[in-house]
Amino acid sequence: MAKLNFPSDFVWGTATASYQIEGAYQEDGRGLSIWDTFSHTPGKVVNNDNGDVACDSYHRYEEDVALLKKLGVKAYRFSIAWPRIFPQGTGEVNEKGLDYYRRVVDALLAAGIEPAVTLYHWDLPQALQDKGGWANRDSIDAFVKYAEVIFKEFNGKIKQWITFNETWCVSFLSNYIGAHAPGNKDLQLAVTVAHNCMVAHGEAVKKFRALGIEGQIGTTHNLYWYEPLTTKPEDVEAARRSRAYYNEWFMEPTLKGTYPQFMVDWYRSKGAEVPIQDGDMETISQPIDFIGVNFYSGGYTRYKKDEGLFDSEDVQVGFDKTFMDWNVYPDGLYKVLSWVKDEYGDIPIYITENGACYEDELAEGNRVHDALRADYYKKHFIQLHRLIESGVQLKGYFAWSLLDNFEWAEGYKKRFGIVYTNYETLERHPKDSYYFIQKVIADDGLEV
Ligand SMILES: OC[C@H]1NNC[C@@H](O)[C@@H]1O
Repeated sequence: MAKLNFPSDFVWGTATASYQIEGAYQEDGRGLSIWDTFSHTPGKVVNNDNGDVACDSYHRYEEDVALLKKLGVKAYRFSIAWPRIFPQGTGEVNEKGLDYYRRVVDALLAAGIEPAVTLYHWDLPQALQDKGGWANRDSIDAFVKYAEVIFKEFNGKIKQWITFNETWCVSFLSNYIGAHAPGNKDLQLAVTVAHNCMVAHGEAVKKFRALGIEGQIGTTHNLYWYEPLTTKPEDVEAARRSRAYYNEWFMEPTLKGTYPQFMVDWYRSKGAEVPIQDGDMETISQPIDFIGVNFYSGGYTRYKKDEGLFDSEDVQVGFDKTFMDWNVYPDGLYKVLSWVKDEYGDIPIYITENGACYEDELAEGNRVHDALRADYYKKHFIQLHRLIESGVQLKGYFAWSLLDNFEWAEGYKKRFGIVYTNYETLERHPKDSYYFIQKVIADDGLEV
């Protein structure tokens, strides 16, 4: 056995998001979000599950903080619900909404845990969606006004700021594929939403700098690693498009201020144009202090004429699968972050999400023997160490997720937590994977 040691300043954390854990969807003046509308629309979410109660973290956040403290994490990534702060998206601040996050932030700091806050993790105020949502550039200004309130309120307490979570999900998953709120299926709309969200990110960074807010600011993109099944040029090009769909389309504007031309041409051939206005690309590529990467999976792609958006298909090559039917591909994590370093230089990287969904059973003594999840984490932690050894500026890692929670259109059946949530009693029960991670954190490394 050998011990893989991590730097003593490596930031271990876990992550959650407001709509997925808070519940209390009508409490203390919270306004409706697009996810309340979507989940309350029959047929949109498995089992017609919704976030009305979720893990009830709105009332049980102290239990969550106690679990974090016992786990030994240095940081906790969570998101702020815009509709709690501005129930109508703009206008009057809802003080009771701010109060909840004051309590959460103070409880974390009292426990010696750094809050890492995502400003937008998909719960757009419905009132803004009623005016076009992210397709309407007015939402950019509304987002900056919301961000300004949070920046000023928590300046000096929150020191790690993430503007958006997974802009690909906000744009393509939600407006082209249509699987997430608001559920549109229009390529031009998706391209417009992606652009406006990235402009909103940049404008928020400009506001953060102008206000002189303490700490570091970045954004989070979900990256996948697809490789061509063969070296045939058509397979190579198909895999290039599949990767760029998730990766370059977002990373290049954010870090280089340009869109990948081969993809601009591809979308143009499908009838979609990027609605760039003067100054947008400079705004989007405002210098940031780190890039957040969410990594779950990847795979192999080959060319298939007229298949999908990119004349490509994913190929099953024998990967183990999680309960989301995602390939378990730890090497893909090494490859994608090595690609980030090669393409974008030594920008500090935090893995802001990584984890696995498996079917969990509550066993004797409220234990959950989630060996597959613990093994998933072990395999990915080995890649973290490999990346650090290779010189990638990997500064931290947030396991998704602290708790089993509302897994969007998949509802509550799909469990990602290292802590089991009993949805009848709302009790929390640490799983074996929680104790595995607890030991890695305590030992600053793992035995392999
Ligand atoms: O699908 C698992 C996670 N992926 N990234 C965004 C989170 O909100 C999801 O629960």
